[in-house]
Amino acid sequence: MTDSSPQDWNIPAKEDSPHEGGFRADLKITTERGGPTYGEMIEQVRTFMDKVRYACPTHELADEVIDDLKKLNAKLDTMLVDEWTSPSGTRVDLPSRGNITLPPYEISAGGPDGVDATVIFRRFHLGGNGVAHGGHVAIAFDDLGGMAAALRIGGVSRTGYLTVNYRSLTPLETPLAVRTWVDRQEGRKLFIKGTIHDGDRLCADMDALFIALKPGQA
Ligand SMILES: CCCCC/C=C\C/C=C\C/C=C\C/C=C\CCCC(=O)SCCNC(=O)CCNC(=O)[C@H](O)C(C)(C)COP(=O)(O)OP(=O)(O)OC[C@H]1O[C@@H](n2cnc3c(N)ncnc32)[C@H](O)[C@@H]1OP(=O)(O)O
Repeated sequence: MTDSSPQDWNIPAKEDSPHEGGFRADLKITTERGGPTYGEMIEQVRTFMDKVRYACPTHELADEVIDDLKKLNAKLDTMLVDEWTSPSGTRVDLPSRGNITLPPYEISAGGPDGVDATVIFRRFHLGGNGVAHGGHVAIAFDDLGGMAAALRIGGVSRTGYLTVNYRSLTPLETPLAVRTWVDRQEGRKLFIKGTIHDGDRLCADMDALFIALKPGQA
C-alpha cells in the first residue's frame, strides 16, 4: 500500500488538454502552469529527497515527518490534474522541464544537430560509495536523447533500445556536461548518441535507437 486514500491517477484529458496517442496535440509551451514558484516547490522536494536518502531519524521524528507528509499529500490531492495539463513536461523555463522524476538538467543549446546540457545528479541519486546510480545516468541519457530526437523531427519518439557504457565514476552534486545528438536517421528510426563528461573526463556514453511515433500511436 502506498497511499492511505485510494486515488484515481488515470484522470482523462479534458477538452482544453487534448492529445492524440502519445502526442500532445498542442505542443504549446507554457511557463505559467503551476505558478511562479512551482520550480522552487520541485526544488524543495528534491532537497527533501536528498535529506531522506541520508537521514537516520529517531522513531519520534519519523512519525512527525509521516504526519507532515500526510498533510502535504492531502493538500496536493485537491489539485491533481491529467498528465497533459500537469506543469511537468512543459515548463521549459525550469530544470528538466519541472519533472521531479528526472535528474535536474539545464539545456544551454538545442536544435536539429543535438542538445548540450548541464546535469547535476543529486545526493538522492546515490548508487554507492558517493557516486551516481547507473540507472539515473541512463534516465538522463533517455530524456536528453529523446529531446535530441524531438528537436530533429518536431515530434515525439519512443526509445527502442538504449545502451550505456559506464566509462568512469559519475559524481554527485557536480555540474556535468551532457551532449546528445542524432548520429543518423533512417525514416522513423533515429540513432542517437550521447556523452556525459566531468570536465575532460568521460563518465559515460550512450548509443540508442528512438522510433518516431506515427500520428495517434501510443
Ligand atoms: C525546446 C522545446 C521542448 C519542447 C518540450 C515540450 C514537450 C516535450 C517534447 C518532446 C519530448 C522531449 C524529450 C523526450 C523525453 C523523453 C523520452 C523518453 C522516451 C521513453 O523513455 S519511451 C519509453 C520506453 N520505450 C517504450 O516503451 C517503447 C515500447 N515499444 C513500442 O512502443 C514500439 O515497439 C515502438 C512504438 C517503439 C515501435 O513499434 P512500431 O510498431 O511503431 O514500429 P516497428 O515495430 O515496425 O519498428 C519500426 C522499426 O524500428 C525497428 N525496431 C523497433 N524496436 C527495435 C529495437 N528494440 N531494436 C532494433 N530495432 C528496433 C523495427 O525493426 C523497425 O525497423 P524497420 O522499419 O527497418 O523494419
